[in-house]
Amino acid sequence: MAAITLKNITKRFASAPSAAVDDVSLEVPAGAFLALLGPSGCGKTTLLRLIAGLEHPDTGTIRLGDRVVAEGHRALDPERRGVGMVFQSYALWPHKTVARNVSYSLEIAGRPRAEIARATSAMLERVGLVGFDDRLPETLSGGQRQRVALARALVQDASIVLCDEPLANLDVHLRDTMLATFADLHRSLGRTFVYVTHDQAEALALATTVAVMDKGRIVQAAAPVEIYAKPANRALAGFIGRGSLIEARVAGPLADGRVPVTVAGCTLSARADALPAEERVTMLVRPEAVTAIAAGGADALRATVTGQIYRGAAFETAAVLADGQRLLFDRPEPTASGTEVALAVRDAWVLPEA
Ligand SMILES: Nc1ncnc2c1ncn2[C@@H]1O[C@H](COP(=O)(O)OP(=O)(O)OP(=O)(O)O)[C@@H](O)[C@H]1O
Repeated sequence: MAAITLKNITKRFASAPSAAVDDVSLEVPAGAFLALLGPSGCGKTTLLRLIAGLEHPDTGTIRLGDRVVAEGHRALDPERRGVGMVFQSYALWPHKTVARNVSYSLEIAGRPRAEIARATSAMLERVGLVGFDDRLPETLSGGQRQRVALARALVQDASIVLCDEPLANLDVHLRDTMLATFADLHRSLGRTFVYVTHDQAEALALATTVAVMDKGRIVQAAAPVEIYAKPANRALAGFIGRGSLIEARVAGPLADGRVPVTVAGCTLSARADALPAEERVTMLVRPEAVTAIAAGGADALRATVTGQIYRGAAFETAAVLADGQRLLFDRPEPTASGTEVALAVRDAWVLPEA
């Protein structure tokens, strides 16, 4: 059974011209890690708050397991939904110690003292905070505070954990460490996570499913590998990873998921899920799928280097094709602007929608 089922959820705020969440339907399997990804204002946080019960949908149904928690104007209170929450702002109680921040919900629930002590110290150990029991939040770093917030959300037996940009306030190095902690906890606890982020690297690294949102709608929901390899449209191709959008013409039939296309007088093989309806198509070419070769044959693209950016692992090099289109490719060494190159394109993806 799905852990979370959203059916035709719409939420409109009185002051806003368009719906914050617009007819969203989605099933999240138990144990999944769903990342809600998208630009600022696309409705990610509102969708998370609807699942939590902090907002109520105007229309639609929300089910958690087999329980309907929101339908029309009937909605179950957040504390009765069995979800844990982790916020960007940590939202810790400033006057409670680390241990009491974590244990408080168990105390309220009237659990036996010995069980509370055992569960609290086990969870603090899991998040890497052994020995921090008696500290106050103000004496902790941002990363440590977020670990307390995570322990607090996980110590309850909530089978669903909702996270709203939990790493947004942390520096890049700390973010990587916390990313590993989230991944470990998801793997070892088997709970269902819903994780809001505008950082595609976080979403790709953590999620089993990435749902990309735009203007209140889910535009694509798929495994990270599929989102990266087969974005549905231009907006998604531009939002996830690096790459060039290249206009091409279909030059033959679809066979085994590939279609021949011509670009700047040269024919390449591109991936496609279906034969495009139009002869003119747009394809996504990732920089790591393009190699400069010594002598180009008929299937090599002629290009002139125009500039580059050092990315650490490679020089991301920009080149202009004979037809004026711009293509990025990765190269281990720098290349002078004006250099003529022959490029072999190993992989390209024809966008299903323009
Ligand atoms: N309480 C509110 N009252 C009015 N409008 C709201 C309210 N909360 C959100 N909105 C609007 O709804 C839309 C979606 O907001 P939401 O916070 O869900 O986006 P988001 O994708 O989480 O953005 P961000 O990444 O910037 O947090 C925005 O246009 C926002 O201005």
